[in-house]
Amino acid sequence: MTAPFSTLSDFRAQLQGLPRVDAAAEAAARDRNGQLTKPPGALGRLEDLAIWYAGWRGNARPALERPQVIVFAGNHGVTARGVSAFPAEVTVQMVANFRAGGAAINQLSKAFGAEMSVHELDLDRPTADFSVGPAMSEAEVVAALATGWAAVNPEADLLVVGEMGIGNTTAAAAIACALFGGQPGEWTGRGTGVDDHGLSIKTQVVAEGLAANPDRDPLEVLRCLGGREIAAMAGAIACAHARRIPVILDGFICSAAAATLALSAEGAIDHCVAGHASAEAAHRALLSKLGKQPLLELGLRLGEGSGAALAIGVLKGAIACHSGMATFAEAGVSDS
Ligand SMILES: Cc1cc2ncn([C@H]3O[C@H](COP(=O)(O)O)[C@@H](O)[C@H]3O)c2cc1C
Ligand SMILES: O=C(O)c1cccnc1
Repeated sequence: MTAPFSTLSDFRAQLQGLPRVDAAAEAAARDRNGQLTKPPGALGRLEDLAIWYAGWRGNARPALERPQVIVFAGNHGVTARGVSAFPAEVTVQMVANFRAGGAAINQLSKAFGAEMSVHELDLDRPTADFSVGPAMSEAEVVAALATGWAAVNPEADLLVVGEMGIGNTTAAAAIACALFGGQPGEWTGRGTGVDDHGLSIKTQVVAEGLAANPDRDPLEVLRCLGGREIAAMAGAIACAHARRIPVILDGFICSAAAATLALSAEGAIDHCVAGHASAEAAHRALLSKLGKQPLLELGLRLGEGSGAALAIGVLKGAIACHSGMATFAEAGVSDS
């Protein structure tokens, strides 16, 4: 499906017009939850998850049958500064690995019954080094947003977006710092495993990037400090909202993409839950700025959509209970 925008201001207008949750379906799901054969609240957060999902699907007794996982890949000019423990060629090499079925996200998608696709964004044309000026032109960021938008299968009933882009924890740290303030060092982490020297370079690069790109409008932050795969994730998350497809957010990079939407329009990521808290140092702080509580905490620091894909299992469990359990009346079990 082609994207309904061709400029950043069209995209901004799309964000302003996104639908709200279906309050009637949500209320009906809450009512059903109260009648299921369990002590009230005994399924903990699974109950809230199922009600949230029902509201977004507009169905008080929904099914989750077609989860989609999309991995976006992009290259970053800022890698020339030595911000990653791995060389930039790994991005294209991992794309080949995704296509051959050999990456972690291939296995997790298969394990949780998700259709997975990979979209590479101009890998032979890295974004400009954001420590000296904008990473992308308006045309480039809009093209990446549109790729993300168009990658969403309208028939999917759940979306996970993941990324591959050596250097992108530096871009994500710069985005988070620009959007939420604080010192660059509060937002940088070890990514693929940089040592103390690498971490200090990374923090310095983020500081330079913030100085070189002073506009704090959230979509300008995405253009100036982001990358193509980060913008594509934002485009896909926004498209899912327009189609009432719930989203499970992945790690630090995915959350930074979502943050640019959240600060652009009220309620823009209400259709998202946080799949996990990654081991990247600032991910918890970023999730807390977004008002999201992670479902899992397993020490993952991979990206690719891996933590979110694992959380598909949790969401499937929540929906199976919500939609499949008997009520007290149906089962002839005495209510309290
Ligand atoms: C083999 C390999 C597979 C990966 N899959 C995801 N990432 C993750 O690591 C990168 C971010 O870390 P940094 O900012 O330190 O470069 C991203 O590509 C992310 O998806 C990988 C990294 C590597 C090396
Ligand atoms: O939080 C993440 O998604 C993450 C952390 C480290 C490296 N790649 C991704």
